Amino acid sequence: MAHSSSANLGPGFDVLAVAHSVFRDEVEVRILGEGSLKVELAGGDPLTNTASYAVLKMLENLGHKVQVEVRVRKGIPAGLGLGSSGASAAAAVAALNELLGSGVDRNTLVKYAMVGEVASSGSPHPDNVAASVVGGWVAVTSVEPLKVVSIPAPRDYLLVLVVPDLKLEGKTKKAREMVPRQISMEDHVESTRRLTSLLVGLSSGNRELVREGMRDNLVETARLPLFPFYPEVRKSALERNAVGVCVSGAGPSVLILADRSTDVDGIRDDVRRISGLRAEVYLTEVGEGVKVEVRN
Ligand SMILES: Nc1ncnc2c1ncn2[C@@H]1O[C@H](COP(=O)(O)OP(=O)(O)OP(=O)(O)O)[C@@H](O)[C@H]1O
Ligand SMILES: N[C@@H](CCO)C(=O)O
Repeated sequence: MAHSSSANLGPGFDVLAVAHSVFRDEVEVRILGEGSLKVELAGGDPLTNTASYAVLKMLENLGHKVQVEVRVRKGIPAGLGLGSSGASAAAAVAALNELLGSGVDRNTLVKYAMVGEVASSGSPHPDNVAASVVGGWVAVTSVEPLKVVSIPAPRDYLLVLVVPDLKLEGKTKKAREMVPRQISMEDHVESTRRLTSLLVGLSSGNRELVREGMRDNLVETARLPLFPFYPEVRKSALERNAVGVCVSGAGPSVLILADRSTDVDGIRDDVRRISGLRAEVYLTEVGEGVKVEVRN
């Protein structure tokens, strides 16, 4: 089992993410035989699903000649910025690790899971899978070698997810093509300021620093055509005393960080009134890392 997640958190594109317990995927991996390498996906093409693709690449890397069947039970709506593709990959590699008794560490699990993302968005971004594997708030501080660190944050934060009723095939792939390839030194310094504020704010529980830091004018702004309602949702949430607001991953969902002084009901009311937006609003908590259950 692996939880859903929100990546980027504003200025942390491809680096930061947080798991949330509102949704979960379950992935079952069974060994069917030995002697040659084959991965089957129950009901689908193993090369186009992040779970089975991650399993295949992990088996190739470990040199195991086994036939396995992967079965994915989706609980996380796909294509909405909730880390759905990443959660399946995270759950799949954790299950395989347990099944084979490979004993790989969590950084290596994240490395295998991120490869699974190639099957969904064409690029192995590590942030969503890091949150689904490790749980909580995470930062991917290195890719070669893969290193994930947990970010301490106040435990009383609540997460509000505004999940639009929107379906855009290949959304993350399209969204990644919209990201600027070069930025100015001025933009780099401003983004570094925000990332610093966000990380110091989270780890020290400084609400104002988090609010200041959870902002992005680079990736979110470039992608705005995918979620034109975002500025209005952001404005409403901040007026209702949210701690911070950002696009959840590549969107279109919006992540709102809340605490006891945030008017969550007011946010729900405001979202209902935003023209052109039909969305569900979920109140949830920070999620745990991947869990594996052995069934004989
Ligand atoms: N196990 C899977 N779960 C969900 N989507 C999958 C999976 N395997 C492949 N996909 C493909 O990936 C697409 C969803 O991935 P995408 O990255 O666009 O969104 P997401 O993972 O739901 O959200 P995020 O923006 O947080 O990555 C689906 O449309 C589907 O075609
Ligand atoms: N960092 C990734 C997250 C996708 O959920 C992106 O924004 O493309």
